[in-house]
Amino acid sequence: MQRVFSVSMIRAREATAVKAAGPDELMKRAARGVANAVQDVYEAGEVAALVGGGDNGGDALYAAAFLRREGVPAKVVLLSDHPHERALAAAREAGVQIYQPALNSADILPLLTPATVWIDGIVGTGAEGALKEPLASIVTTLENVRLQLPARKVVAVDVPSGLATPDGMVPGGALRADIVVTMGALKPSAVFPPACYHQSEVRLVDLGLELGPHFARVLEAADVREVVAIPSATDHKYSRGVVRLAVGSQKYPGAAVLATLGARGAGAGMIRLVTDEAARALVLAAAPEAVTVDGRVQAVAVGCGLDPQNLEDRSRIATQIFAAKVPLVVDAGAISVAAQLVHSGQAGAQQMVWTPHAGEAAEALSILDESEWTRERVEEAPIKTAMRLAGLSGAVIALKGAATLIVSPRGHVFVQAQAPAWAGTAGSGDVLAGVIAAVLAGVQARVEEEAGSLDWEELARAVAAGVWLHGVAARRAAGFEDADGQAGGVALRPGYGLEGGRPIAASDIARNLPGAFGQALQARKHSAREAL
Ligand SMILES: NC(=O)C1=CN([C@@H]2O[C@H](COP(=O)(O)OP(=O)(O)OC[C@H]3O[C@@H](n4cnc5c(N)ncnc54)[C@H](OP(=O)(O)O)[C@@H]3O)[C@@H](O)[C@H]2O)[C@@H](O)CC1
Ligand SMILES: [K+]
Repeated sequence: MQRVFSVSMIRAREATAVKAAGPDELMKRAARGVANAVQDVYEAGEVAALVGGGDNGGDALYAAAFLRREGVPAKVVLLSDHPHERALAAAREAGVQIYQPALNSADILPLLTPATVWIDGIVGTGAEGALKEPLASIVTTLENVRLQLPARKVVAVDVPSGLATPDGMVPGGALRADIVVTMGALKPSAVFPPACYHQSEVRLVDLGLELGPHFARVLEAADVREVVAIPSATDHKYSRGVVRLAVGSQKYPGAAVLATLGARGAGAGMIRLVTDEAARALVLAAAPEAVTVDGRVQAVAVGCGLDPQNLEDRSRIATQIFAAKVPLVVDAGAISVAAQLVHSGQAGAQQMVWTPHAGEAAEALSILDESEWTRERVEEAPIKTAMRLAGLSGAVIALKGAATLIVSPRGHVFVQAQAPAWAGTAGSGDVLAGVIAAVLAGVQARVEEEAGSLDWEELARAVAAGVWLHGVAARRAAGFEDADGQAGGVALRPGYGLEGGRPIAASDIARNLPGAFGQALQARKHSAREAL
């Protein structure tokens, strides 16, 4: 599990740790991490460090000194008249060339264009809000130049400058980073969109900080293993979790097939299908395991392939919502119906999980918030939006995207970004709804056996586990070798710029679910072995 902390918490704990350590000790450790990342991408030519006037620039200066001593031609371009003094002296002493150009693009660019790697040490967590001029214009120009020469690599110190926002918002121009070497703990910009889309890879330098409560969590394989249901010798189809899928219509029969394949691949003990006649035949042809007799279930998914404009579909959705006594996944067209039922006080007591994409979240908020919401407004501030929607709906929200945000009405936050960009394809969401329902059914079955009830945190965590399974299945389908999106402690963000993979269809994701599930089980074996 990875934890994400607020910028203010990290800064406060850093300050304590800095006092306790020797002069610039932590800064040098941070710089070592930056220099290592540069060494990993460096091939030839020179490295240029962009250095601002705070400790972020100090990290970059020490990194340049390390690199120079290791034989890499590193130079420093100062963008402040008061750079960190000791770090500057260390760079000079190492033989790094120091330039102090006038603060405009015309003077700065000729120093930077020859370099093959740029270190972004302009500002870190000390900068609030958008970059101020003239740095803002300079960064915008640099980003345009970088886009024209994609072979150049950018290694950002701590955060891409200007993105140390509390919520992953992007307040102005930013220099996209191939690698972000972040200090002490993951910051919101590392995981929350849209800021996280400005970085391909995030590496963490451990500074041994004593951190308090986290803001968000990222599940890894071993955490998923703790959530999903693994059958024991005495288990049977009912005790493993039964799912009802109220999905698919004459208009969209394929959605029923995909949701069924999703639930089947994620280990449902049994699937009860409530669907249109035309869809039923298709589902049974693709998944003869599905039964069309209704009965007791431990989780329900409703909405995939249902049209809220169609009266019959609408009433099917409402029936499922009213009847829900077990966790209920509300997807696609059913979300706006659920929003109307919550708004009119007819629903809200049920344990619901809504799985909107940005457009559906905007629609639901327009109903619940009584103000106009657009897809763009959601995409500007996804985590704030998801938290608002969770509060208003009383449901766990899984706001889908390259990074999917899972937020409970009690403020539990998970972020999962395993899925490659290839996963954004028609029917992918139907598969996900089935997967989440299957995971929830397993968890609910366990809870029922102990005569307990699911709390919000367990519910949100189970949803995050479902999102992990779906994302990893998509990675496997798309042929990524680092199938879990982690490699050597490095969180990879394949959808955010790394090349690779291949086109996939929603049914390819479903087919790869058992493999993803197996991968989660393997993770535990490894950690158990390590513990011995
Ligand atoms: N503390 C630690 O333990 C460790 C911290 N570490 C590192 O310290 C970093 C935090 O350093 P920090 O606090 O010095 O702030 P920092 O990000 O360099 O920014 C200050 C500079 O930015 C400028 N500036 C501000 N706002 C701006 C704006 N809107 N637009 C434009 N400019 C703006 C401001 O300008 P000034 O007001 O001085 O003219 C000043 O020059 C952290 O991210 C990590 O990298 C590591 O060494 C590990 C140990
Ligand atoms: K930076």
